[in-house]
Amino acid sequence: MSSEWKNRKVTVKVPASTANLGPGFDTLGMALSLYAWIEMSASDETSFRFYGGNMEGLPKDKTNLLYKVAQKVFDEAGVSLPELDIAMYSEIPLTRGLGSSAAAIVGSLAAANALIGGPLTDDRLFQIATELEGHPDNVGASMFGGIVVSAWDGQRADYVRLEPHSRLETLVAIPSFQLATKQARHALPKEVPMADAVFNVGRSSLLVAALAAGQLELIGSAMRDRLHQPYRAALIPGMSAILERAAEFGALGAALSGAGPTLIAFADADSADKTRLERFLTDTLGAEGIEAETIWLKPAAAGAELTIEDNREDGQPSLPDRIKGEACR
Ligand SMILES: Nc1ncnc2c1ncn2[C@@H]1O[C@H](COP(=O)(O)OP(=O)(O)O)[C@@H](O)[C@H]1O
Ligand SMILES: N[C@@H](CCOP(=O)(O)O)C(=O)O
Repeated sequence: MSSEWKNRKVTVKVPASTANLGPGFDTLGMALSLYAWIEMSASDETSFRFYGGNMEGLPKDKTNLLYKVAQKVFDEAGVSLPELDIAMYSEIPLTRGLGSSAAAIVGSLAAANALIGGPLTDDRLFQIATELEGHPDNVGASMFGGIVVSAWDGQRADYVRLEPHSRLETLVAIPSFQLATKQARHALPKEVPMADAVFNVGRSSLLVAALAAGQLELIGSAMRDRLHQPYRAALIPGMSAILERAAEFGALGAALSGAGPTLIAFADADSADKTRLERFLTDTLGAEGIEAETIWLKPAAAGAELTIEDNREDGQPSLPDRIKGEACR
């Protein structure tokens, strides 16, 4: 083990994300107040400690995404650090459309880079994250926080970060079943009608402008989509009814969160009847035989946040004990 990094421990707090926001397929993402914490240090032997109920089934060896992503940073920086101690606690449910893979990628990139003194820029980390995830929307939100508008041409991703409106809140309904992003992308057609493409350019542009200008009343009409949600509807029974009728129950707008199956409703914190909206979402999914957990989340203004400890003494509290005051689930 290189002695240079031996006594350093890095902890990264990364927010979950909701991608697409309706029409902004592979382009728009918003960070949410649900978090994962990743702790990384150099070690004599690679080991993993996973905490919480959202890590079940993940590999605890060098095939793990967290380990592979960290090695990518070391390779690019020309550093050899083959053995790592990795701990993770996550509130983000796996494979539900809330960006668990993006949070894992961003968290591991940021931790690995900080562990070796930060040789890679944030922009470079964003480029690597986009390439690994295959689209920039979730990783941009998890990395930079707020609302991130991004475009990737397969070579380079550019982005602009917007500050979320202070009254914006979201209600997520997380179904009990998992839906892999890969599977939900498989449901999409290779080509779409020109009229649908034009429809989405209009809606997505309007949505970005409305979010930037704080015109929350435009969100409902701006969140409509013809590029991906209609094709994914069959995978999430109840989705179409929720998207069509959420406004009647006080939502500003509603969308499939990422590739699903989570559904997300946007609301104005000052005027929403929270119980009524929650009941609409759970009842609509329940009528299709789908159990769902509902959680109110705020947009998260901060992206990945690092804590670096050098010469850490033995006997420090473990990861779950250290974050007890912050974690909500
Ligand atoms: N901490 C982690 N360690 C290893 N793999 C992870 C971790 N978090 C997520 N993943 C991988 O990402 C997959 C989920 O990604 P995806 O299907 O894109 O859904 P989402 O990102 O919306 O939760 C998991 O099944 C798992 O393979
Ligand atoms: N733009 C992607 C977003 C996938 O998000 P995830 O949180 O479901 O991984 C898509 O719609 O496929």
